[in-house]
Amino acid sequence: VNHAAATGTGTGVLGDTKTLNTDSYSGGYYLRDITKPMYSTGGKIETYTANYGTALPGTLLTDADNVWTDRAAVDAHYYAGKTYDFYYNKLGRNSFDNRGATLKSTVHYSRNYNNAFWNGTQMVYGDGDGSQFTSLSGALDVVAHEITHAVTERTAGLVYENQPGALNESFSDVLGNLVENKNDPKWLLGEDVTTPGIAGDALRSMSNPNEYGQPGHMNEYQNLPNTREGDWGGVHINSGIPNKAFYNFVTTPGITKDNAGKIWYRALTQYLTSYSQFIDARNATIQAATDLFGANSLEATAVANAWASVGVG
Ligand SMILES: CCC(=O)Oc1c(C)cccc1C(=O)O
Ligand SMILES: [Zn+2]
Repeated sequence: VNHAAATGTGTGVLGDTKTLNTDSYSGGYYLRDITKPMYSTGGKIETYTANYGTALPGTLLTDADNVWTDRAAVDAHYYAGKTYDFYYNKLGRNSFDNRGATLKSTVHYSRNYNNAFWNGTQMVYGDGDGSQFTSLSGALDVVAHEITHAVTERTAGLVYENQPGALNESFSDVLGNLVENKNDPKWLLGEDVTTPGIAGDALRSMSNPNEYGQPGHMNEYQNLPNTREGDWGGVHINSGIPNKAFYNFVTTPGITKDNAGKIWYRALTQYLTSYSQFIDARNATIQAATDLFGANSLEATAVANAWASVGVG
């Protein structure tokens, strides 16, 4: 029997019910989405389990009755689909390579693993230790953050150290929140999966980076060693500065999330390169705003002001 798109249902990490795009093939259901434009060139969204080991990609998930109970897998699959849709519909990008590459995710990676990452080929999600995190695929901003690492790798190629690395992190936080598109005035990251025992906290805050130990201005830039212990020069620390710049921009009256996303995406994919510094991101986002809205537009002016407000430019 050939592949046939099917619609299943599943329970997500937070206990919610979701409708899933699955593939009914050779008598079973596979956690494989073959409904997207990427399928015209063979691209799919596939979700695997590492079964608490570290061999990747692990085993493609199957189910007998198309009712899915692996909560981490349900959300990894569903949120990868949402992220694909955002990039395709809002930014005109066909998967992370812009050529419809298959989006592969693996859940249940290792044990008590408080981490999620893009490994150059696929997304990988731990289940957390139940205290610091619950299953990390349970948050759309996290999933979109990881997939944006892939986009950045294929476009600007911002190296994961010092200022380019902090920009790499920031673009993933920015797109992560734009894809999540929640009514979250604080522009938090990871709020749905951090500390399941504590309400209202998050991994990072774009509106107030200081709340989670990040600088929100160049005056507070942290010169950390370019080592694992130093977070490669503080890529998850100093990202607070470009994050705050984006927050100041997107909350400027008259600026829409859609237009802010187009400007940041155009800067990332058309102007930034491997060793771009914060000042280069300032210039690239001003240029992108100028390209899209004009030199004297509200957008171009607000971008310059936003970077100036965090001490860049
Ligand atoms: C918002 C998603 C995120 O930051 O994921 C990470 C976690 C949870 C730990 C270590 C690294 C990352 C990352 O993707 O940078
Ligand atoms: Zn990241």
